[in-house]
Amino acid sequence: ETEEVKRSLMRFLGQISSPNPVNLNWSMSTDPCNNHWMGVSCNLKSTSVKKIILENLGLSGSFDANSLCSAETLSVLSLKSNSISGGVPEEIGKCKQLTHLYLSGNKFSGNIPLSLSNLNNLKRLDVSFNNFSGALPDLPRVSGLKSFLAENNQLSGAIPEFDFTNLDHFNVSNNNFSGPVPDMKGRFGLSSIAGNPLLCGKPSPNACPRPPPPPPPSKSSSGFHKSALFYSGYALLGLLLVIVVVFTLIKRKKAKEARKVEVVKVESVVDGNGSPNNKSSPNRDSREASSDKNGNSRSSVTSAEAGMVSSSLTILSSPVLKGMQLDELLRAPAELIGRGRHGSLYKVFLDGGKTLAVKRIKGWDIPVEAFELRMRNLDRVRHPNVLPIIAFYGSKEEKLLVYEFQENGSLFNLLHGTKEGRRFDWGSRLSVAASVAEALAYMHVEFQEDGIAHGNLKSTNILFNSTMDPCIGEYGLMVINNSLSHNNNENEPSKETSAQGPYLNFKVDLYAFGIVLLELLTGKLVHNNEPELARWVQKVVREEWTAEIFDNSLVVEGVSEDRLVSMLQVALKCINPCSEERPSIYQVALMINTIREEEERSIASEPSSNVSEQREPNLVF
Ligand SMILES: Nc1ncnc2c1ncn2[C@@H]1O[C@H](COP(=O)(O)OP(=O)(O)OP(=O)(O)O)[C@@H](O)[C@H]1O
Repeated sequence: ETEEVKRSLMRFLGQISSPNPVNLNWSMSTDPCNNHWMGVSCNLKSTSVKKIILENLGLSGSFDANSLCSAETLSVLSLKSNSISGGVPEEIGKCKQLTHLYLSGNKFSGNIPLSLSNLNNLKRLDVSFNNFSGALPDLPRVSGLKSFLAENNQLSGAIPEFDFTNLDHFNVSNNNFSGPVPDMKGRFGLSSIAGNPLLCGKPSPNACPRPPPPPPPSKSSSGFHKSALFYSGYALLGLLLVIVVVFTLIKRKKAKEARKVEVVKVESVVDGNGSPNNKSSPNRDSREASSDKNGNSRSSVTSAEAGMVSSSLTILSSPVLKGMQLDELLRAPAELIGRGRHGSLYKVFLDGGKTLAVKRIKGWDIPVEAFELRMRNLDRVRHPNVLPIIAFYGSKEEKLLVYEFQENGSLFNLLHGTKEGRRFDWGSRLSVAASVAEALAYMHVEFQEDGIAHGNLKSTNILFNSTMDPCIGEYGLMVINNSLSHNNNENEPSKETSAQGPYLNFKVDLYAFGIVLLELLTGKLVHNNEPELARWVQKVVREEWTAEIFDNSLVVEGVSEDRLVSMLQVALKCINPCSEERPSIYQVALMINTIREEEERSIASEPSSNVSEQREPNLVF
């Protein structure tokens, strides 16, 4: 961690443990991650703080959220069962990555900070057994919230309309809430709201008073005002529409002109094979003639408009690449990183230190126009755990896809690399599995109609970004043929006869994801989705020596066998040889989340999460 973060964390501890200092090993002369500060867990690379768990330590000072949140990567904070008093400062909203906040069993007072409703990543919030008062902030805004526990406080006002279908824990009992109980969709009973005498409506025992009858419609002049307002509203809307249409037309025209200018510039450096031509630029007519003569892609480069557009480097979404020409990209120093089944991958070094990953695919038999359309479609859909294509180039013979280079490597490296694999703990593996499943589920829904699945999912295509979050790379590149009389994944055992059309694309991804899960569970190497691992696992399961399957480092870590087996069952469902019987990735994401929640619940209730008994801190992402 940085000196600044260390200093802030020391300040936070100083405040929280005054006037009775606790004996932790935190010190300015050591590092929270490398020297294992008690109660602190870090990311896999031991570079940033992820969890702070200081439970049951008799802490009695005040909460300096401002200092705490200078550890911007903090995702879990638990101060359960202490005697911390005073308010929770609004600055808690600066801990943007918080997913779990446990403050129960303290003496906190004042309002629950409004800024909590801006913590978009928050999943679990427990403020129960304190002296909080006042109204609740707009917590239903936090769409991913899974639990809200606030029993035994003095909170008042209305209970907001949470998304109760998304909550698995909810309790606001023994407070001063008033007004109607929102529709809890039958998910929570009386015990979750009991002890609030001013609440009414089911499941509380008090009936709500009938609303007063609406006043009779008045025939006064206000009717005229209302309809005048109504019509002027329409006029305004019409005007707005006209402005939007005119603006869009102007923008389109300008974009078209700009593209034409770029094409003319780039044409001069691309020859028919899509390689840079450093000779002086021939004029356009002569190139058209030569392309006609040779019948090669040069003709499509210059003759059809779609071909012309593709002959330039199309930049989709990168401020770094803004204005970059294809020849600049091709001339930049590059290193060959790997040669896969579908092409080569280069690490390209740009001036200014930026690095790109450029995938060069040969023999992808897709018309240039269809390729360009696919790239634009893929660009339309964004997910934080899917690596976006930032630029592309396509000629008949060759396609280039440009991504940002991810210095933290792939899941494959992490699992099978030298020392780090051993430190890849269960919590982190679960979190990778959950993120990848969720991202894939999102993409499958978005591309359902187009039938664009990933097509080549594997651990080398799951990359870690700068914050060590997993990102799926190369989405949508390899699903070439939607007729799919054949199986895209040559190595998958093929009993696919009855499945039809694009539907199968998605089921192929399921199989591939199942193999990734098996890799996470077994720690065994898989090359190119080879079916050996699946066969071995199926054999071992048949012979009922299931425990042998799991990666020894998980066994040594003491991971619950129940949860390992649950995850194995999910993997086996995914690799079902009959594609129709595989679940959807959405169902898989739900199953993994359930396993993850069980894990979280067990961590929260484990006595070993207390500092006094803490072993090696878990490494979390
Ligand atoms: N954006 C990226 N940043 C960093 N490394 C990457 C990136 N994309 C791919 N890699 C890594 O580069 C290596 C080569 O990638 P490549 O895509 O050529 O291989 P592959 O995925 O094994 O093969 P293929 O996709 O052709 O089946 C892999 O180890 C992969 O993890």
